[in-house]
Amino acid sequence: MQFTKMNGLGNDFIVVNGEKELPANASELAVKLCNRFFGIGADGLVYILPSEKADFKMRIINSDGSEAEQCGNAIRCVAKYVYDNGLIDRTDITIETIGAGVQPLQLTTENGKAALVRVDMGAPILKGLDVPTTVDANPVIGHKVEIDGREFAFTAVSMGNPHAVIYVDDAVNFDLAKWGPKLETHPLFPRKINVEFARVNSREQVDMRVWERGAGPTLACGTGACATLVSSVLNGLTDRKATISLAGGDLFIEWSEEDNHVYMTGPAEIVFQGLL
Ligand SMILES: N[C@@H](CCC[C@H](N)C(=O)O)C(=O)O
Repeated sequence: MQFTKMNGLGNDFIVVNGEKELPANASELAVKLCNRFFGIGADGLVYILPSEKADFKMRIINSDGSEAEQCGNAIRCVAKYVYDNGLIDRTDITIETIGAGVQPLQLTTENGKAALVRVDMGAPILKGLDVPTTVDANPVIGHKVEIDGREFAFTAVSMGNPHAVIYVDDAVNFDLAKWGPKLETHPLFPRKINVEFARVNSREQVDMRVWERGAGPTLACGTGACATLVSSVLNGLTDRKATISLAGGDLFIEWSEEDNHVYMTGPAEIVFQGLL
């Protein structure tokens, strides 16, 4: 099996051009290959597949073997993969996702290769039960939860996959390993949750660190950055366009008033190719 190691701001993936369908053991394979000591090492395994609705279809399997509905960093990597490998010669591409429909992407190129990718991530889902969380409100803003004597207030946003955004004094040094798993698996979230810890520095810039469902702490999360911007607008903390600064770098996010869609712009990189 040929694979390409790619990343979006350090959120890294093993990308496979699966011409037909997922192998039956895709979940086991993801666990094995994503292992950083005994495998290739990655946050997820990504398959590029044919689509009847779009130019390509993407499937993303987290490093724990669970399948996610969508992945903002992986979709930019898929766009770069198909363009740089000549599978498509247009800079406007559509990619079908498992849980967030068909998403249009636009590439800017440098020396014939994809550089920045702008993705129309669609409309955020804000109804609590649809995110899903057990909180029956629309939207769920600043809902309190107490864990081991510490109170957190989360805003729930789905970008196809579920997110809980929590504001903290210092996102950069936040103890992700302590609190991330407890929130990810809390009974408030029936399909588990990606958790973003955010600090708003100005109306145009937010620091964010993420604990991802099925992958733990990652250097960046595209859907998490979109959820953070949407949450920050709902909480009156930022404008509708802001830079979300992650451990791996910056993503530029806009929540359009015109069509209610969230637009994400960021890079994607190929690191190496290999044969398994
Ligand atoms: N890193 C991603 C999200 C990957 C899926 C996530 N762990 C989930 O289970 O929902 C991103 O860049 O959006």
